[in-house]
Amino acid sequence: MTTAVSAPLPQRICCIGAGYVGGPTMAVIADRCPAITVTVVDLNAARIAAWNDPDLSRLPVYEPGLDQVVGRCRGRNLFFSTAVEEAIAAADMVFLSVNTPTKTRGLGAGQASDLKWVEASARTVAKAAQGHTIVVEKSTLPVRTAEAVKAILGAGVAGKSFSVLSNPEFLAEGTAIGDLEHPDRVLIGGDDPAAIDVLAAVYAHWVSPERILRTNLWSSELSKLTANAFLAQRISSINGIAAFCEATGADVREVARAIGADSRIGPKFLQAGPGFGGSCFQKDILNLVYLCRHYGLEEVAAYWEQVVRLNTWQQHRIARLVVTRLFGTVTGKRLAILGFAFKADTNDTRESPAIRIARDLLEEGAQLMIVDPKVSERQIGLDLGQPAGEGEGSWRLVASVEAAALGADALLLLTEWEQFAALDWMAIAAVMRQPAWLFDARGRADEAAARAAGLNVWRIGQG
Ligand SMILES: NC(=O)c1ccc[n+]([C@@H]2O[C@H](COP(=O)([O-])OP(=O)(O)OC[C@H]3O[C@@H](n4cnc5c(N)ncnc54)[C@H](O)[C@@H]3O)[C@@H](O)[C@H]2O)c1
Ligand SMILES: O=c1ccn([C@@H]2O[C@H](COP(=O)(O)OP(=O)(O)O[C@H]3O[C@H](CO)[C@@H](O)[C@H](O)[C@H]3O)[C@@H](O)[C@H]2O)c(=O)[nH]1
Repeated sequence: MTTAVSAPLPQRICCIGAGYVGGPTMAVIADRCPAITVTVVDLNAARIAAWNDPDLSRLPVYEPGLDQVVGRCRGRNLFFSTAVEEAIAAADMVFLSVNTPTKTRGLGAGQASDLKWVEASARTVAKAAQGHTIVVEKSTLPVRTAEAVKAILGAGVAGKSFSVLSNPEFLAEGTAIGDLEHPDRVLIGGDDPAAIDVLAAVYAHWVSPERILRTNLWSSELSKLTANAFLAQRISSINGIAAFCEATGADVREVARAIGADSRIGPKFLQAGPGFGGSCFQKDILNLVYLCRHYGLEEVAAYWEQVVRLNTWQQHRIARLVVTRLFGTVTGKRLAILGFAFKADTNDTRESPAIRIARDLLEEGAQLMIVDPKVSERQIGLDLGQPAGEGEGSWRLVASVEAAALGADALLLLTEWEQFAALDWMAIAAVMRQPAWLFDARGRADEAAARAAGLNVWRIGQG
């Protein structure tokens, strides 16, 4: 399955989709392969303008280290453009890195992936490409999507030819640059060995050959869904055990340490929390569930579906227990929300557990004072379905934890931003309304200091 590489490099790469994956992935390819000209294209002109912003702190994606990589390559061999067809025509390799969210209507609504952006971009490639083009699926796709991509490309004009590869991306947000520069593995699926060699030669600039895995197309597509399903399953497993710990007097941190020491289980991805968020886990598992049902595998579908159900339950559970501890009502009460991004070190809020928890508390009439170092007020308004405001059932974005705590009955730690780990609990407790609570859904706060400052503390998974 591994590969040694000596194939020619592509000269020009075009990536369709300048999002969280397309932008950082292409920046790292351009950085590591100065001989290749990489153009990232998108229909979203505002996003492309932000990628071209001379002020590198204003790139549309926040990732530690990304500004430096873009700073080194942009204008040299890395370009961002809205001229989609022009960039495709010039390229000998085209990556499809467009969004593949869950369908919201029609057949498979709520579970199947919406492939309209993949289809549209494949059609544009069919129209604009010249000569022979290697088309690389970078988006996460249902197994056997390459069949559809090939059919669309195959219907093009004579004189053009295509090879289709699957090359799913495993980066996690917040650590994208490190993940891209030092990947556990690069996966390339395909049935054209020469095309696989060309793509492998790109990665071979910085990834050792034994980490470049070759499979058939369908194994590659399915490995991506499976990896995410396994990772998310670990989180739902530990979150379920966290609730059990709370009921029985055990402590999930101790349980996680004890089971993680077993080398067959391993210590990673055992951090109990408010449930997994992010644009991928839920969407990819639901897609797996949909496909299993499509192939008549009801028991397999139900098994994976439970991972998502438990995750949703965990988010509602946390909102419910906040209300219960605050004497059964939060109507008109101020609650400080520490963190809105789905994890630390990203400005991404897609499927963030903070959204469901905040919505539940707004429904109960709470006044939420939200603090997050990277998420904008506009984005929170979109996520919560209402603009910032005052009074019962309202929210505001504030600049500091101290400002959020002013007059609040409770703080909810929902994102594990580094700055929330070392707060001045004496100063915070002094401005809160007593009796005051810290609900630490990430298990990251200095619990002893918070208690010493007079706060009641609830920590995830602590019995
Ligand atoms: N976000 C992650 O951490 C991550 C990690 C691994 C894999 N993935 C997968 O990668 C894919 C992209 O994810 P993302 O987070 O970068 O999405 P995104 O929404 O941030 O970016 C997708 C971009 O594609 C553009 N686009 C859509 N159709 C287009 C078209 N026809 N022509 C030109 N541009 C078009 C959109 O305008 C958008 O800017 C998804 O399939 C996702 O599941 C995401
Ligand atoms: O022990 C853990 C680990 C993670 N999380 C949460 O799980 C979610 C996802 O975290 P993470 O996987 O680190 O970030 P993503 O950017 O969503 O990355 C996942 O999804 C990507 C998109 O498919 C894949 O490429 C990555 O390999 C996969 O880790 C976040 O809400 C985390 O807070 C926990 O609650 N406990």
